[in-house]
Amino acid sequence: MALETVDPLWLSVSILAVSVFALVYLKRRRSAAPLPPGPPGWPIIGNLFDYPKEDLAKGLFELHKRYGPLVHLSIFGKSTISIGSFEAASDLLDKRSANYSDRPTLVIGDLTDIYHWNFPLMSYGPGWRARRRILHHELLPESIAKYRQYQMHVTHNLLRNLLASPKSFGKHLHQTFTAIAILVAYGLEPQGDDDKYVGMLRGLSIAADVCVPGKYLVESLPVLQHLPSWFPGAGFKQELAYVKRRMREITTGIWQAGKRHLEEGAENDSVLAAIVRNAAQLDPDAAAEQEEMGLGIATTIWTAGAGTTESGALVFFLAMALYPDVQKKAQEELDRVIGPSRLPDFSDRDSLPYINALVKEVLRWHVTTPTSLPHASLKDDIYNGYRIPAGSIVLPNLWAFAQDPEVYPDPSRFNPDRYLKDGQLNEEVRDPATIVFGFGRRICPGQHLAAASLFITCASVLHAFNITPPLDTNGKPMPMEAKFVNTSITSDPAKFECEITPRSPARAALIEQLVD
Ligand code: HEM
Repeated sequence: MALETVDPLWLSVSILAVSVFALVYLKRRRSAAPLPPGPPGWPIIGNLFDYPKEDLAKGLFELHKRYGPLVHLSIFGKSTISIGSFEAASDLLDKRSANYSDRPTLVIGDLTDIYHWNFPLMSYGPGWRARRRILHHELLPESIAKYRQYQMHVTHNLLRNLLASPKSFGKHLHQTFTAIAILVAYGLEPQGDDDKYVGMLRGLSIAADVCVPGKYLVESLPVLQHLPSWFPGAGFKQELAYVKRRMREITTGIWQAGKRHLEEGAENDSVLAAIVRNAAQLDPDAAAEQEEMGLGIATTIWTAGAGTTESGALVFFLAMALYPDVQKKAQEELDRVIGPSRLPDFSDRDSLPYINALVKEVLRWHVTTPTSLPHASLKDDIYNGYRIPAGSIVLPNLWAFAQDPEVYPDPSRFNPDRYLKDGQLNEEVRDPATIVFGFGRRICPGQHLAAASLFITCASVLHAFNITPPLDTNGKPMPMEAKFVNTSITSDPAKFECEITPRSPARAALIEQLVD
């Protein structure tokens, strides 16, 4: 039969029928695939009791030992997929990132408008993309050179503070990374711990308080959000409306302070300055939109960047007190390359392979965000014969990847030498940065800034000071061990003490002579 003699209606119907059949067949085949293995669970609540409460990463890793690289848990019918191997995380979150770059939706997040200043929690879509693009540009390896002046200045303050009151090193580190974040974000320099900008940003912690899982029933029963505020039991709506107002006041207040500072002639290289300069080229509507995004982006630098880097610096102090041999090797390299008469700066970075390896080991030895920020999937997917339902929460176990003995032999030992070959960085060893900063389109945009801050902190502190375990009343070193405290997202060193002493009077004098 010649094609021109075929009835077009018949042809259309046939194509439609074949397509419908193919779709139904594919859908059946997809839903026929089993879910990844996991503990059996109970009716309705599912795996509520199997979900690790204390240490999420280690608890999930125990399940991986029993069930393999993908584990499925269901809680009230919602799927969570835990990923226990680096390869599976890379296959799903990097290679299929168009499907795995969403975040779980928080009803509380919508009610408090948390996303206007916290885009890491935002769903995958145009709003997230626009913010991400701006921040990504400001944090590219070639863009962050402009922040070195801030990092140097703040690190020199840290050295001065350590010299003056070494016992308060925790407080000094907190000030250091808060200051870097506020300078990079707003161009404002915080003046100590009771600084008004620091106080304002701390006010944002009310958001963390309302997001505590289980605090509000509306998170599990979203229909409650439609109750009018006066309805009995709907008092939470007024509470959340207050939080929304307060957060808007804080984020706008500090953004306006940064703008005033700039308008008063304080030219600076902050992200705020870049956004304001760019907005000045746009029409009024587009400029207003740009600034609305800007105030969230700037706040995010502090919320996502200050505590995480501070935690890395605490890990460094802890590791140095526990591993004197590593400290000695690092100091030998610093003495050889920099010499006794000056402090390190960024131009030394490429000449200090051991210090660079040490920073990598700081990031790997203790992972600050052990299960990353949760990703979420957009569509049904099949991986290695298993079905990953649309809307699953997906947790890559960064802690397990960083502790894999096949990749990092004797993983609990702090050993920068694992990254070195013939005195240079060995490209064949997996760089912990490919693990600890997450995956795919959601990968941490601040990773280069964080690594640079840790480099200058570690190099400067080790060039000037010795870090040793605390002494008892008889002046004898006390036993120390590495302990950590976990929240649902982060893991930080538990409070610890150590002795921090200048390596020599001449090194102390180098700090006293600093002029910035
Ligand atoms: C040692 C320090 C840091 C660590 C370990 C760290 C780790 C992470 C991780 C694991 C994620 C989640 C990635 C994913 O979802 O796959 C993340 C996201 C993020 N980080 Fe970092 N981070 C650090 C420092 C910073 C800094 C200094 C900044 C900003 C200046 C920053 C900004 C962000 C932002 C904005 C996101 C959300 C990205 C998105 O959702 O698109 N981080 N970080």
